[in-house]
Amino acid sequence: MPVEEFVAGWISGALGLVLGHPLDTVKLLGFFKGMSFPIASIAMVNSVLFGVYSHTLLALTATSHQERRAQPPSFTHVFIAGCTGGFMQVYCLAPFDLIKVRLQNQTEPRARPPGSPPPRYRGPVHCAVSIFQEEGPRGLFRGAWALTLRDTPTLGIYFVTYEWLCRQSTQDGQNPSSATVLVAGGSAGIASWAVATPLDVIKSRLQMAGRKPGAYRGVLDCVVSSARQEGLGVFFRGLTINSARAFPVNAVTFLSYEYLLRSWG
Ligand SMILES: C[N+](C)(C)CCCC[C@H](N)C(=O)O
Repeated sequence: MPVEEFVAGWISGALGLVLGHPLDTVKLLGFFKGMSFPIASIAMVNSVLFGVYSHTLLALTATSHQERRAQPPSFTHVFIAGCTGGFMQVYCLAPFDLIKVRLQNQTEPRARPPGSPPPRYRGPVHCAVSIFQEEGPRGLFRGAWALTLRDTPTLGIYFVTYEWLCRQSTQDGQNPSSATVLVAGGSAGIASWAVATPLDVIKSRLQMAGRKPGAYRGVLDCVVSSARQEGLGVFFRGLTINSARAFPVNAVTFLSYEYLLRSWG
């Protein structure tokens, strides 16, 4: 089984993440909190995403990454492969994402008044251990179903947008230019985040609700009670910041992914 796609996905995920981290945390007021932890975790998740995507296309179309410019797969195949990659990365992403959301939501002021209680979680490992002890092993997968609903179709959209934009401005059989890859990758990130944002809001609420048992009965209950209490606008919370972050992160992710695979032949 070729492994280059997994390795390229790992490195490109890490590069995209370094760029996007400040924007990812600004929406949750936790500037630069937990920078080292997401590098390893999200890079691994990106490796699963790109690796599974490429191998699903190999299974569907019998073409390797190098052959796909000359024999481009159909958009249906690209969509199915993207959804498969999205589905598979969820089970790797779920615990990391939960820890990230819990840590970022610890918005204690930088200079806490003396005598105030210490932050709930001291860091990613302490957070994981505490969730395991207090909420059980399944607690680490809280919000995973909402994450599956968020990521499976939207990562299909992600790869279809990328491929479609690349093909629009590239001659048949040629590799897209760096500028094309940057614009197509950035736009793919925005398109997929725009569609993913409503379920992203729900997912984060379910992940935070783990500490208040019984807050929501499930995804649907969370959708209904959030809409009732706060109106439909709640589903677009974070849309602007998600999109602003998505462009540079995914432009760099796709550019480095393409560059690495090309340079390895
Ligand atoms: C599917 N969803 C939109 C949630 C993410 C798609 C882009 C993935 C990328 N690693 C990023 O963090 O932007």
